[in-house]
Amino acid sequence: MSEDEDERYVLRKEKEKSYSDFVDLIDGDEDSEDETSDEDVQEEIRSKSRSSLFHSEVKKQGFVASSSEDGGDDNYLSQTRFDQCPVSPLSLKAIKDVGYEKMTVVQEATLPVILKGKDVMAKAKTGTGKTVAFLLPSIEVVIKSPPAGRDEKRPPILVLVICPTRELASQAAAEANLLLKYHPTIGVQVVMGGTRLAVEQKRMQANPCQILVATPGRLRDHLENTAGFATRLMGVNVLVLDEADHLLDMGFRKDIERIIAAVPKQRQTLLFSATIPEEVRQICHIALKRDHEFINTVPEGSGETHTQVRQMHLVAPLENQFSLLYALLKEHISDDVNYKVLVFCTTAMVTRLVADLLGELNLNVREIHSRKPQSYRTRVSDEFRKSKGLILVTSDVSARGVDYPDVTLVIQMGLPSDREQYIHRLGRTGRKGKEGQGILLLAPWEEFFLNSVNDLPITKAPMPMVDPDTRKKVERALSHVEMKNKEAAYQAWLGYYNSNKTVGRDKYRLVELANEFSQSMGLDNPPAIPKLVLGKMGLKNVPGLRSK
Ligand SMILES: Nc1ncnc2c1ncn2[C@@H]1O[C@H](COP(=O)(O)OP(=O)(O)OP(=O)(O)O)[C@@H](O)[C@H]1O
Repeated sequence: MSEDEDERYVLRKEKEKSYSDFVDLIDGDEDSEDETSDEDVQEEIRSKSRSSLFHSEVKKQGFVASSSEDGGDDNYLSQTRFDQCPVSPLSLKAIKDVGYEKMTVVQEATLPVILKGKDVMAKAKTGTGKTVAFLLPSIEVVIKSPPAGRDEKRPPILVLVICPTRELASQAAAEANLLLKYHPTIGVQVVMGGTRLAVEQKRMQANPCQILVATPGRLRDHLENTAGFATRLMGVNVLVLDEADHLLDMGFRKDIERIIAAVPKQRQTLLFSATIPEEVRQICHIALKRDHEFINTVPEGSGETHTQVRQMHLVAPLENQFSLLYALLKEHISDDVNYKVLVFCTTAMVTRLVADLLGELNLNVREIHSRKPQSYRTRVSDEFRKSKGLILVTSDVSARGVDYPDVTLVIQMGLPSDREQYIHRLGRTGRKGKEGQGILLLAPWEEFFLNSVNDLPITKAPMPMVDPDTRKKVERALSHVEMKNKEAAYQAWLGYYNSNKTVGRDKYRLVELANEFSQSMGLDNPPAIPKLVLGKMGLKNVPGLRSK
C-alpha cells in the first residue's frame, strides 16, 4: 500500500467508524477522496473567491478538469479548495479529516449564493456532492444563530432537511455528523418511518437538536402527534428539500405543503436534485421565494448522465429475461472480481422474487425494499456500502441519493417509472468520477420508454449467449422459489403496470402481459388474486384473470 493509499484507507476507516457509531440511530456515509493542487490556479481562484464576483466567475468557468490519480474522471471537482471558503474553521477541520480538499463543482457554485442567504434551486449530476453543498452552509446558519437557553423547553430546530427515503435521510444525517465533528454543541437528529414514533420522541427530548433530517410522512406524524414539535419547527431558518423534484411530485406534494405551512415564511429554502424537469420549475414557487437563484452545473447539451458510464439497453421477451439477467450477471462477475451490482426491479415483491431466484442460483445476493424491516434495510445497506463481490436487488428505495461507492453495474429490469427515475437509478454508479455501466432490460412492448431518454447516450447491448444448460438451471432455480412469493410478485407486477399510463390503458393486453410474466416464473396458470384487490385495480371481469 502506498503512503497515499494508506492515508485514504485510514480516512475511509475513520468514516466507517463514525458511521458504525452512528448506525444505532441512523444510517449512512462512505468513501473519501483527496487531491493534489496546482498552486498557481489556486492563487487565482483564491483571489476570485475573495471578490464578490466569485460566483459569476465560477459560473462562466463551468467545469474545470483536474488530473486524476485513480484513473477516475475528476470533472466533478472544481479548482477551489475548501480552505478558501468563508466557513467556520471548525467545519474546515472536519472536512479535512474526512479527506475532502477541493470542492465539487456544485459545492463551488452554490456555496457563495447560499451563504448570502438566497433561496437556491440547484441541479447537479448524481454523485457529485450535493449533500455537502447544502449541509455546509446550513451549518453556518446554526453557528451564527444565538444559542438556545439551557432551560428552553422547546429549543428551535434551525435547519430542516427533508429526504424522500429513509436510507437517504440516514445518509444525510451521517454526513452532517461528520461535518459537525468539531462543533460539539450542534446536534443532528433523524426522524423517519420504520422506527417507533415514541422512541424518536424520547430521543428528541433527551437530545434536542438544531438540525433535523426527516422523511416527509414521519415529519407530519411528529407535527400531529409530538407535543411541542410544531413550536420547535417555528424556529426553522433553513429548509432543504433533497431530491426536490421527487418531493414535489404528486406522491409527496401534500406532505410537503403541510410541512411548508409549518415552518416560518421568513426562511431560506434550498432545493437540490440531479433532475429538475420543467414541471417542477413551474411549481417551485410553492417552496422558493420569487427571487431565488437557479444554479445548473450540468453543462448545456452534455445530458444529465455521466459520460464515463456506459449505458445500454437490451430488449427481450419476458420469457427470456431471467435467463438473460443471470447470463449478464455471470459475464460481469467473470470480467470484474470487484463487481458490485445493483439490480433495480419495478416493485418490492418483484424485488423479492428476483433476489430469491439469484440466491437459488448461488449468486452472492442481498435484497432491499419497503417490505423489509428498517433494521434489516439499514444492515444490508451498510453491508453493501462496504462490500465488493455483492449483488443488491432493490426496489426504488435505493433509486435516489444513496451513496454506495464503486458500484460497477446497474441493471434496471422493466419500465422505470419515468425518465428521472432512470437517471437517478443509473446514478448509483459512476459516482465521484468513477467508471460504471448501466443496462436497461426491457420487453418489446416496453421499448417505447426509450423515446423519453433518446437524448441520453444509450446504445443497444450485444445479446448475451444463453445456452440450454443455463436456461435449464434458471428454470430449476425458479421451481425452488416459494409459490407465495411468485403469487405476490405476479400481483405486484400487475398493479405496477396497471398504473402505468401506457401499458395500463388496455386492460385486456395488460392481463395477457401479466400472464406472460407469470409464465416466465415457471407457472402454468396465473395465480388467483383477491376479488377486492381486482376491484381496486379496476380489473374485475377482465378475461384471463383468476379471482379468489
Ligand atoms: N468535495 C468533495 N471531495 C470529494 N468527495 C466528496 C466531496 N463532497 C462530497 N464528496 C463525496 O462524494 C460522494 C457523493 O456525494 P453525494 O452523495 O452528496 O452526491 P449527490 O450529488 O447528492 O448524489 P445523488 O444525486 O445521487 O444524490 C459522497 O461519498 C461524498 O462523501
